[in-house]
Amino acid sequence: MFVLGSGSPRRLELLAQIGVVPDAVRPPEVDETPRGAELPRAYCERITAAKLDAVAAGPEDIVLCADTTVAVGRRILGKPEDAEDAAAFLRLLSGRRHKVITALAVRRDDRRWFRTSVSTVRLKQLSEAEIAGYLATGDWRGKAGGYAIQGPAAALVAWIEGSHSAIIGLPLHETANLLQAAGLEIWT
Ligand SMILES: Cc1cn([C@H]2C[C@H](O)[C@@H](COP(=O)(O)OP(=O)(O)OP(=O)(O)O)O2)c(=O)[nH]c1=O
Repeated sequence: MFVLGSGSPRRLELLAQIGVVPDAVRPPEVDETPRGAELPRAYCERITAAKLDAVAAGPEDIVLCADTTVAVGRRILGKPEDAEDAAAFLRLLSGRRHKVITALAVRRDDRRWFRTSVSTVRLKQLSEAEIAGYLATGDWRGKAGGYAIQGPAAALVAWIEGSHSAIIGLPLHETANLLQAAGLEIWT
């Protein structure tokens, strides 16, 4: 049995894109509070490992978890609590580069596989009117960093380097590799 340890609808859709349909979806419950002075990549990898431990499954089951973290320098941008929070994130991201880190973890029996994908994204210089317009779409809700590249914010993304699927929430190349390493047959 293949268990997706994530409540993110994006991750379910991305898996479907490579023909993988989980037998069960079990969102993990973990405390996502960063530790003082914790660096973004270390944070993202720690949370992913914690998610993997938090998902119940049988010994023969394959479990996949991931975490997407947005970082400006050493600063971690989580999910905005409200529109004001999202506006502050967007002002910070406006016209400059930031990192989107997605850590991925797969488990089967006592074996574990980990990969981390780091992408760079540059948003255009945003006017206050553009920020207000984007906030009005509501698409920023529940999205790390306060935007989602697969939604209307695509109009604001000037440039990316890395993995488009990882920025959305799951690096599909690495995902396919790890699932195959764990013994899940996929179309390739
Ligand atoms: C930057 C960016 C983030 N996101 C989303 C993906 C993730 O769902 C979310 C980051 O939160 P995560 O904590 O990675 O995931 P989640 O809480 O949605 O689900 P779970 O913990 O159960 O796996 O931000 C986008 O959809 N598009 C983007 O471009």
